[in-house]
Amino acid sequence: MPKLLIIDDDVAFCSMLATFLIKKGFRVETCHNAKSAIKKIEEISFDLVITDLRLPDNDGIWLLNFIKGNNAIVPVILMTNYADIATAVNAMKNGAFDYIEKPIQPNELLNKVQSALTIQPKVFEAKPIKIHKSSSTFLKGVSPKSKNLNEFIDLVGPTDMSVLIIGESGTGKENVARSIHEKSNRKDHSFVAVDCGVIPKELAASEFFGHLKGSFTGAINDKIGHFEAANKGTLFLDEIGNLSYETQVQLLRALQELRVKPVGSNDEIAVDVRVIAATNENLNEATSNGTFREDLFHRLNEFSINVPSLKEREDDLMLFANHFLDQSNIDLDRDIKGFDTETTQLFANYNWPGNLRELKNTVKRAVLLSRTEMIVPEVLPNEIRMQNQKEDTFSLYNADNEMTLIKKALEKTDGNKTKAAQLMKIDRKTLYNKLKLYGID
Ligand SMILES: Nc1ncnc2c1ncn2[C@@H]1O[C@H](COP(=O)(O)OP(=O)(O)OP(=O)(O)O)[C@@H](O)[C@H]1O
Repeated sequence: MPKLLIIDDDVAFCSMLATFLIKKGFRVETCHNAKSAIKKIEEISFDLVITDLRLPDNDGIWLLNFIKGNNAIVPVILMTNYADIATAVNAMKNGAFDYIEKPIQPNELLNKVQSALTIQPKVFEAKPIKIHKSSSTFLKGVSPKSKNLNEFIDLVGPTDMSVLIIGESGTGKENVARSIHEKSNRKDHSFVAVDCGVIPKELAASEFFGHLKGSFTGAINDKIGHFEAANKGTLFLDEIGNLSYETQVQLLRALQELRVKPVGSNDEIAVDVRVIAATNENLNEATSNGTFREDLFHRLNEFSINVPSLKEREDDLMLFANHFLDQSNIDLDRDIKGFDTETTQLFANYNWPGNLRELKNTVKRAVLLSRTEMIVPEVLPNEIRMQNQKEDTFSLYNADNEMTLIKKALEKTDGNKTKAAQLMKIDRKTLYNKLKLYGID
């Protein structure tokens, strides 16, 4: 009896496919993330792997590369949404047997499964596989703030407490949430990340709690919600401050009762989830001005963790930069050796408003553009390269160019004198005096 492995983080969908294929005479195992899939693949010799392209911890392409990189001739079928078809087609060049578009038609799947099992497997010329340290690698850092952060992660990880992660955009809040999940005894179950900032109010109930087919226009299939998908695992609610008041009420109820009712259903489903939320706003303020419910805030905030900005992690800056350099070398197949002294200095002076995400993007771009072994200032974005010049441009240290500078500052601020004065770091009164002095209108 052929042995199949199905991987999809949608638990209900996975078991539906499994039931169908078992009835057709296959032995089927299921799992819901890449990590547990690899464990299974190492234990059992499968005849076919069917995986979703998007998995919570790593994507299906990564998994495909892992399988092929280990010289396995096991065929892999990718399941994909319409939007990712191009990726799936591309993946066939890298050894995927075939792909199938969601929503899955059972008979189409059955045909593909049968041909995958009968067609003589092409021995795939695996490129030497670099199992990425990948973007999900968590670098701990050595600065005092990082040590503090990691201590908190270690402490709260193994408990079942809800955690509120607070930090500026791009500081690594999702990575912190994943590390907490990894340290918990829920780690073999799903980590479901939800960006609350992009869920329209009208669809929130269906997104969180699922819906039955036909329960509203557009509900063409049954859908399980994020709570059910995260059952026994962790539900990560990013940008929690963006939820509408109405959704906050529904969420609080679900968290208190640990039961959810899909839209259009009369039955409640028990769920066992740990919730980790993240925000880059001041939720205390939002609760006192009434835009965020205080009861929900307390339910989410059994323990809070502040993720420091990159500027506060000075000692970690080059550690992270080198880490992103390694990753970018792998991703882009380059071999850049490091950063020259001037670049290191520019990095240290810069403010990094976009934090780790900005650093990661900056390094990747620099690796792509580099024509030299070391990264030099020329391949850095203007805002980093020109930071000193920018500041100097509008400071009035040189009497000779004062008049030109004032004119430039006024041009830049569309004639707004207050803003021009701020730009030149002088007070308005000084600016007025100088305008008079130089006869500028
Ligand atoms: N400790 C870490 N080690 C390595 N890479 C990291 C670490 N923390 C974050 N990153 C990388 O930095 C980028 C931003 O991280 P992440 O998405 O977790 O930030 P965030 O605070 O959740 O962002 P947002 O506020 O926009 O939701 C990601 O590409 C992530 O892989």
